[in-house]
Parts: sequence; C-alpha cells; structure tokens
Amino acid sequence: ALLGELASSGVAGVECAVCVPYPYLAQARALLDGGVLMLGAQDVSEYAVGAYTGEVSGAMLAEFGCRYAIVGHSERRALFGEDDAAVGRKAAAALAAGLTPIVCVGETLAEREGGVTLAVLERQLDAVAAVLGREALAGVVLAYEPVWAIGSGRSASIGQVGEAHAGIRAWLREHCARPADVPILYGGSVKPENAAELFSVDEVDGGLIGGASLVANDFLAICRAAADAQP
Ligand SMILES: O=C(CO)COP(=O)(O)O
Repeated sequence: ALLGELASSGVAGVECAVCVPYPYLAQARALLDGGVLMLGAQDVSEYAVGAYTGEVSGAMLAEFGCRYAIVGHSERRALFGEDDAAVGRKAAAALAAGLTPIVCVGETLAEREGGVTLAVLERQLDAVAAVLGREALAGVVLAYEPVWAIGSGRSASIGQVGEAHAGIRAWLREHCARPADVPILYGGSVKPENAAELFSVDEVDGGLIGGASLVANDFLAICRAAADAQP
C-alpha cells in the first residue's frame, strides 16, 4: 500500500524508510527493491564478527539491503539492559558496516517530572560522542523519544518537543563536526492528527513512527505532513 501511493503521489524532499523485524528483512527488501522506500532494522549487534550466537551484525543487515539501524530504542534500554555505552558501541558498529544509525534518546516520566530531561539527553548523547568522536557523529540520525510518549497515545507538547530538540541541536554544536548535518526526529505517539504541528517545531526534522506506521494510510498522511513542512 505504501509503495503504490508513494510511487504515484510521491513525497518530495522526504526520505521514508520502514524498519522491520529481522525475519522480514529479505521479504521487505524484495518488495522495496528499487522503490522510493528505504529499509532499516530495529536493532544491530555491537559486534562486527565473532561467536555471538543470536546476534545480527551490521554487515548482515547491509547484505540484506538495510540503509538504517535503530539503536538505543527505549525498549532496548529498559527491557534488554542496553546502557548508554552499549548504545554508543552499536552506533559505531552500524556506521562501520555502512549503515546510518538512528540513535534514540529520551527521558522517562520520572526524569521529566524531576526536571532532569536535558541532563538525561546529554548523558545519553555524551556516551555516543565518546565512542564516535566529532567526525563520525555527523553521520548519525538522532531521534528524541520521550519514553512516556511512546505507545501511550500522549505525544509531548510542542513546547516540550521544541525545548528538547533545541537542547539536542545545541549539544550537537558543541560535540559534532557538522552539527547541521544531523537530522533530529521526534518519536512518541505521532499520528496524522498531530504530525503537521509536531513537524512545524524548530529543529524537528522528521519523525520516528511506531503504532501509526502499521496503518498504511496513517503513515502516508504523516509522510505527507513531513513533505508539507519542508522549509
Ligand atoms: O517508539 C516509537 C517508534 O520507535 C514510537 O512509537 P509510537 O509512535 O507507537 O508512540
């Protein structure tokens, strides 16, 4: 459904990708081959090669046509013990395999209510910068995903998103060789109804869509909102 619509109507200037679970990569690749939608994975191993049963390396993902790998999604951090340093190593592994890591950062509700949102984002970003360095950092995509807004139906407010994204851009100016090259996506209950407003916020360069991406027409509406928000 996505391919048909995107091929006919297009979304000029917007890069769209689907990040599918590992077992569906081959099937997705066959469907997407040569089309306008790019392919990504939802995770990647921090190890390039070796005996790590169950792990999927960046090279394997590249072989299956992936352009992107999400790293440090809050569910990976909270449920699978991925700490800030491991997220940095995964980002490095993705880059080494020629993939663009989509590095997720975001605060929990307790952290937001405790007034430490920007400090948490900085801590998570510092760990990535410590592994990548200023040059390689320019090759990532960042995604601000407040944990409390993911899958909850409750997106962050325009003000909250603006403050976090401005904070992340300021951090990039200090730590990244080419701070303007790094897109900052917002994720957390993005829907057709709120996409245009969220994409109008300064320093919001796109979205990382969960639930709404499973409904083709909703995802398409969000892609179009991103196209309409082009400067
Ligand atoms: O985690 C997300 C995308 O990775 C966001 O999920 P929702 O859009 O369902 O809140």
